[in-house]
Amino acid sequence: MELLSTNLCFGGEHRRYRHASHALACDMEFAVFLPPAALGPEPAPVPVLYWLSGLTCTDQNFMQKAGAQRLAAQLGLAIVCPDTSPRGVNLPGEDDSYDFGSGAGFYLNATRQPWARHYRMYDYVVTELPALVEARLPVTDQRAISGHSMGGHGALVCALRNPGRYRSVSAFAPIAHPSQCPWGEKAFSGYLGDDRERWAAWDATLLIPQARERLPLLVDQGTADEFLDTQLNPEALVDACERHHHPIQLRMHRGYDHSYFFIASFIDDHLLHHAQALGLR
Ligand SMILES: N[C@@H](CCC(=O)N[C@@H](CSC=O)C(=O)NCC(=O)O)C(=O)O
Repeated sequence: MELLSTNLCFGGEHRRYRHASHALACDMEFAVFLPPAALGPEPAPVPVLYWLSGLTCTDQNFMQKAGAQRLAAQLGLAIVCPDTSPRGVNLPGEDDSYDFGSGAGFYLNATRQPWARHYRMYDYVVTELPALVEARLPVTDQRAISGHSMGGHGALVCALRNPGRYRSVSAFAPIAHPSQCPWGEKAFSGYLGDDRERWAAWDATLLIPQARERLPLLVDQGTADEFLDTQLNPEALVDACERHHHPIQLRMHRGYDHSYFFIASFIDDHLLHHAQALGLR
């Protein structure tokens, strides 16, 4: 992998890398924050929080806007931010809208053509990227996962589908039941086809009944989120969790919207949640 840039940050380092992805069959860029504990003078590998961003984002939105590095540096927690879709694969229509194609990979494995060859963000974030960073950077295989909106939902799905792979999971304003909202219906029909039975394996709310590990879900949601009524539906997720005794903490925050101002306001709570599960505090 190729180092693109590096910035010192709270005694640690923010780095950006490019590498050839086999899962996505294209070059990808990602960002990593490495805390001081991973870098010296007596470096030791540290656990990782994987952060999945939302529609229109790259690896940079979270790193530049969430303000996570100060506490991550203190905790000794690395943060890895992948991009949100394959890039530059020249599929017809991939750049036509903000909520499908580029910047909108939905962290699933597409089965419909022409998307199936490249749009395999689930394999990328669950398997390929962790294997790469664990082999090449001073990090351990102790993992946590979180994200926002499309990425908040992606984090829930990655954890629910992979018992034992993550020590903890959390989400900001996730698209909680994508089979039943416009963003999800557009993405799932485009990437998976029109058979709704095939969508269930990629919908966090529909995965709750058969989850094989009851990993607690921490979900933060703003009441003034402009997408709350039309796209997000946290109540459906809570209902499923209550019916199937899956632990969930949904925190509603009065007046907060969907933006990174909201994420920055509560990211410390999430970092502490993950640090506890990872044995850092
Ligand atoms: N119409 C908007 C929608 C884009 C948007 O709000 N993106 C969010 C994530 S939404 C769900 O996945 C986001 O994180 N934007 C980037 C940011 O830095 O805030 C538009 O096109 O702007």
